[in-house]
Amino acid sequence: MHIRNVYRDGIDFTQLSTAYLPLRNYLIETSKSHKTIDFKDQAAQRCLTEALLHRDFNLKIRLLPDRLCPPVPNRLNYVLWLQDIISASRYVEEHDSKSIVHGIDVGTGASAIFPLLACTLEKSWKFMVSEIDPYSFENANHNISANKLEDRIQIVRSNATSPILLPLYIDEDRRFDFSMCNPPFYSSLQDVAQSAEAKENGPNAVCTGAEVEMITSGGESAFVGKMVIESLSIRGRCRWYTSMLGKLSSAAEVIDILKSNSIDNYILTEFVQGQTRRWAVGWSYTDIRLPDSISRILNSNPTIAKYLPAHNTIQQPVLSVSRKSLYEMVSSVLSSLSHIHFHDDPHGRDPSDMEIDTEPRAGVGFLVFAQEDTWSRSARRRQKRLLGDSARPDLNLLSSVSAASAERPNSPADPTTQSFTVEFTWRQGRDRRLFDSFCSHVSGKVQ
Ligand SMILES: C[S@@+](CC[C@H](N)C(=O)[O-])C[C@H]1O[C@@H](n2cnc3c(N)ncnc32)[C@H](O)[C@@H]1O
Repeated sequence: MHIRNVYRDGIDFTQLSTAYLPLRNYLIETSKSHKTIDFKDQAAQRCLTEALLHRDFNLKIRLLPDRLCPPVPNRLNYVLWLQDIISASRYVEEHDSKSIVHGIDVGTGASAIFPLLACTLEKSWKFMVSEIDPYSFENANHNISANKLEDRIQIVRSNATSPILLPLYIDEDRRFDFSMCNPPFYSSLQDVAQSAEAKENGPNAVCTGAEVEMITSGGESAFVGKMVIESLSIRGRCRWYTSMLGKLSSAAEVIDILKSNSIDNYILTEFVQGQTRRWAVGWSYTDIRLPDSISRILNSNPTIAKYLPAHNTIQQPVLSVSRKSLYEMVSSVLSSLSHIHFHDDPHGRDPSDMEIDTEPRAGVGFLVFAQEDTWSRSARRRQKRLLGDSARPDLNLLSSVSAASAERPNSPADPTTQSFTVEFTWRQGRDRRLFDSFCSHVSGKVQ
């Protein structure tokens, strides 16, 4: 589960029922000190979702008995990942807490859970959401109004002939920061019956989804595949296109579609909720690059590893007497490079801090701007010939470089030094070779 997911340590049902009294009617005692609910009971499941949204997000929600009951921890994982994506984009375009972030939710469902959760967590976010099913559309509208979010969540009716990314076709001057989607998973009723994946809330959960929510021709990979094809003509007007997927094989199919359309800037993550795993893919036509913590599944197994995008974060172990002296050493290496520009990273965080929202710290790292390779020996010769020493090309953000805290206090080989990590993160650009060559050049000098 995401590090900021409030349900990481599980849910205390007894405590929850004191904050939301209707849940008491569904509590089952498994031992003297432990209570749960019957996940096979649809009404109990709905009450649990209502209770969590009420207690933890102050949201009032009406759930329909014959539509999907969204599990809050899983939906929250997706929203938190999007927060990370937006937060990492600060490197490329200054976002302060007041600048508005525009999101799209394709198929918001009867609950409208994604925009409700996201707007509660992020006061500067606004949504345009779509829904094809008239019954779900009405209820989503009700939930948006019940929470007084009509001015921040606009809902549009889609139909079978509309593009999947309908909100991007309504006003072609409008730009969006991201799109999100939890598509219908299955290709047919038979597919639903066969798939153990139908058990979204855990092995014993019931699924209350209607056909329109669960089934789409060709299944989820065809749905997201269409989205990729539509995005080819919309391109950077939406910064990050993303979708959740219920099967790893679907993620692999979508990644094949991305690659066959030469979209190399893609990301793949997974959401783990108890025994259930979901995946999410994202892609962008911009030159914004996201750190591995967002763009790749960390600690993945070999089956998943082959679908992952290339690393945007490179870590180099180094010995130094202190982080301050390592910081100074990196600074002096960067100063020795011609035709690059660097300054203190205003978002600098110690990479060993897992929390993305930890306070920035001065003296942790740098932002490095470059236009082309000016550091390798051959590049330096070429540069001299073409530009002379005074000419300076336009510089783009290339990488952040940071000095991480020591993982081990002392190196056995030399007790006066400590083991540190210099971390390079590709932040912006189209030429991966430039980033790779910069990392290996600076790593070689810092060692
Ligand atoms: C799996 S449900 C997800 C609902 C909600 N977002 C959630 O995560 O709980 C998929 C939703 O997409 C809607 N849908 C299916 N095709 C659509 C389309 N082409 N455009 C908009 N919505 C669509 C369905 O009616 C359904 O509400």
